[in-house]
Amino acid sequence: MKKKEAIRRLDARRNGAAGPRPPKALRMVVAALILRTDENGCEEVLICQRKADQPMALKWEFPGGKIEAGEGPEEALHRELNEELGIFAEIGPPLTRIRHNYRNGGAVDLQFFIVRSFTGALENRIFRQILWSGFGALPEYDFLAADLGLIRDLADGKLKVSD
Ligand SMILES: Nc1nc2c([nH]c(=O)n2[C@@H]2O[C@H](COP(=O)(O)OP(=O)(O)OP(=O)(O)O)[C@@H](O)[C@H]2O)c(=O)[nH]1
Repeated sequence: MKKKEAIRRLDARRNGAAGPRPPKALRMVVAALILRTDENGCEEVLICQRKADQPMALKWEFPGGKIEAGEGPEEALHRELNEELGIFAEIGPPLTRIRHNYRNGGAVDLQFFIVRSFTGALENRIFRQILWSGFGALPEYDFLAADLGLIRDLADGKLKVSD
């Protein structure tokens, strides 16, 4: 390859026109499995659908969000649940932790916690919709890719949320 051609290709790569994208920062995220028992004694979990104008539009997820600088995971989740749902949640035990690399180069580290009790009236402040689902029905919803293993395990009863 001629020297000029090699330099042109290198410039194109630096400008993002070719070659792999540089890795994005790892996002540290917390999310909640907010649980309730229905009238038949079956456990349900609150799930949330992202709006059409958000990234990863219309996908389903568990409420939560990014941990801010100086926050602990439980503190961050308490804040997020208040911002998103208007509740004051008692953050229970951690359930699982997932590391996932999204295809756009973004990576997330997700910590899931159980929430069994909260005060305040549950109110949808940011989502397209929120609803209570039984564990068996979770795979019917189009969840974010990072959550799919967890959804399968919950639906199959492999991951127990009971005390
Ligand atoms: N809350 C929540 N976030 C999840 C789940 N699964 C999952 O991959 N995530 C990812 O974790 C990040 C949560 O951060 P966020 O809610 O504060 O951020 P966001 O989508 O508003 O995006 P942005 O603030 O980066 O623009 C998102 O990138 C989201 O796609 C989940 O079950 N719940």
